[in-house]
Formats: sequence, structure tokens, C-alpha cells
Amino acid sequence: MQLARWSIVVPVKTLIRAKTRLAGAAGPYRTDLAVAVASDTVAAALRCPLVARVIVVTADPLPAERLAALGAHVVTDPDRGLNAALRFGAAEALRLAPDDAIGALQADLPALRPAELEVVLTAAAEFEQAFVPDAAEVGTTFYGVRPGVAFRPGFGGESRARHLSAGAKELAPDGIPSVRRDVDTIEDLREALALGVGPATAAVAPLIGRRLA
Ligand SMILES: Nc1nc2c(ncn2[C@@H]2O[C@H](COP(=O)(O)OP(=O)(O)OP(=O)(O)O)[C@@H](O)[C@H]2O)c(=O)[nH]1
Ligand SMILES: C=C(OP(=O)(O)O)C(=O)O
Repeated sequence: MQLARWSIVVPVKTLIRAKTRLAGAAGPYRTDLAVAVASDTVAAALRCPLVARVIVVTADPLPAERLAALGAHVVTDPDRGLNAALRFGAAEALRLAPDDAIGALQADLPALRPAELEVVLTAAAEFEQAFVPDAAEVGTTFYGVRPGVAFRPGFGGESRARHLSAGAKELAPDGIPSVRRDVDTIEDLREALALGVGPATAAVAPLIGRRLA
């Protein structure tokens, strides 16, 4: 059987509004951290063999340039909120590759391992809609649909419950901690560092090391 290929849509908030829950801890490095975390997420997704392309949706020129340099296809966020940004990216995915599956992946997974994403994408291809709950089991880090299925992301706040009630299959097998470890707080960042983060986040972390200790 031919394994499904995926277009992965990654939303990246305008930096001035990004990672506000880390503002106290990261201080002047908050935006560097936001770009670093998104860079490691995108680079890892691009290394996953089932990922045909990563489509970044952002209105901010700085992450747009950095993430394009890594190989992402960048489109400009219509700035109508997170799920609208994801739907916009999915429309671009459909235009580029109508026969590929489409997934949304949060941009704050700095420990992401390509092999763990591959486990998720292989499992998700078995269902019309599927999602991965975040480590806290409140939010969502991945939502995806098979080719030909309407893409209806329900991110934001308690999105695990929203995706469940929309009938999406929850995927939370053992062995995918890097896909579930989103980083919203300093404690999350500590846990991501313990899993092992990508090079961009590893370079910024020492700058906020005093606050991490
Ligand atoms: N393109 C785009 N991405 C968004 C938008 N809102 C949130 N995101 C992205 O969605 C993911 C989850 O975002 P949030 O948790 O709401 O925001 P955050 O910047 O990570 O953190 P906080 O400011 O602390 O809430 C991150 O990958 C953000 O970059 C939006 O309006 N447009
Ligand atoms: C937007 C979400 O994430 P966060 O926890 O980063 O706010 C979500 O989980 O749906």
C-alpha cells in the first residue's frame, strides 16, 4: 500500500503578539525564542519522510524569511485568527497537491522528532480526521485529514475536547512525546529541553538560562 504523503500547515503568530506566557521568563529573548522554536519545528517536519511540504502561514516578515530559508512554503496570514490561518494554509495545500493529506501542526514543538511525526502521520492516514492532544491533554498539537476530507481545525483553548466532539480520532500512543510537548510556559520549555530540542532552540535557551535554572 502506498503511504499517504502530507502537506503540513504550520501557523506562526506575528512576533509582537507571540509567546506572551513566556514574556516574564524570556524577557528580551521572547521573540528570538518564538522564532527558534518555530524553526526547529519546521526543520524537523521537513525531515519526516511522509511530509511532502510544510506551508507556513504568517503575517510577520521575520519568521517568514527564516522559515522559507529552511525550505518552507510561506503564505501570508489573512490575520483573522488561528483557525482561519490554518484553513488558508490548507487551501494553499489543496492548490499545490490536491491528492495529499493535510495536517496542521503547532509551531511550538522544539523537540519534534521526524520519526515520531512519521508515527503520527501513518496512524492519522487511517482516519478521516485525527488529532494529537498536547502533553497537558487540554489542547492539540496536530490535526489532520485524509485527502478529500473537509479540513475543519478547532484549535484554541480546550481544543482536545473540541476535536473529540467533532468526531476526530484521538491519537496518543506511547512513544510520541516530542509531538505532544508544546511550549507555552517556562516549565514546558524545561521539559522540551529534557527531551532534547533542535539547534535553534538550543542556541537561545542559554540566553534565558538564568531564568530556566
Ligand atoms: N498564523 C497565525 N498563527 C497563530 C495565530 N494565533 C496563534 N498562532 C499560532 O498557533 C500556535 C498556538 O498559539 P497560541 O498558544 O495561541 O500563542 P503563542 O504565541 O504560542 O503563545 P501565547 O502568546 O502565550 O498564547 C502557535 O504556533 C502560534 O504561532 C494567528 O492568528 N495566526
Ligand atoms: C491553540 C492551542 O494551543 P496552546 O496551548 O498553544 O494555546 C491549542 O492547543 O488548541
